[in-house]
Amino acid sequence: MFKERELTKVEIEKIIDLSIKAKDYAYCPYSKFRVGAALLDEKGNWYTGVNIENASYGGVICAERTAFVKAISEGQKNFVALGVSTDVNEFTRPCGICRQFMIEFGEHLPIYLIQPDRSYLKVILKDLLPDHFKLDI
Ligand SMILES: O=c1ccn([C@H]2C[C@H](O)[C@@H](CO)O2)c(=O)[nH]1
Ligand SMILES: [Zn+2]
Repeated sequence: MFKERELTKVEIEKIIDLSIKAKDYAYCPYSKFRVGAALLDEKGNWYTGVNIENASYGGVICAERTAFVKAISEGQKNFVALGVSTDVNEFTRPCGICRQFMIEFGEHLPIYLIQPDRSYLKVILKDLLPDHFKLDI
């Protein structure tokens, strides 16, 4: 689950650095739209992610989910913040699939939407996906 705390100034610089740098590894020959993500867990571990496309278009995985999959598959489920970076001069929001995927691990997760000039907008996941689907079992 989400561990609520503010990022330090150093962590904000790092989430910007890592998510921008991660874009270099994006595999997006079809859309040419590079996305990089950086995810910080409660223990101070950082996980980066990129979008990975496929000739079978439905197989595309976004940068956000790549980062989450890396962390969760290594035993981390408690996250502090996510950064998302693209090459366009706008604050690109995570897609609907990623919103639903991520909210499972904490609806208060802060997401830093980062532009190429390093400016950012912080949004909270639940504000991007109000009244989300949950399974009460
Ligand atoms: O938040 C987003 C939005 C899109 N993409 C990817 C999916 C696809 O590879 C490309 C264009 O949609 O961008 C992400 O990784 N994250
Ligand atoms: Zn997505």
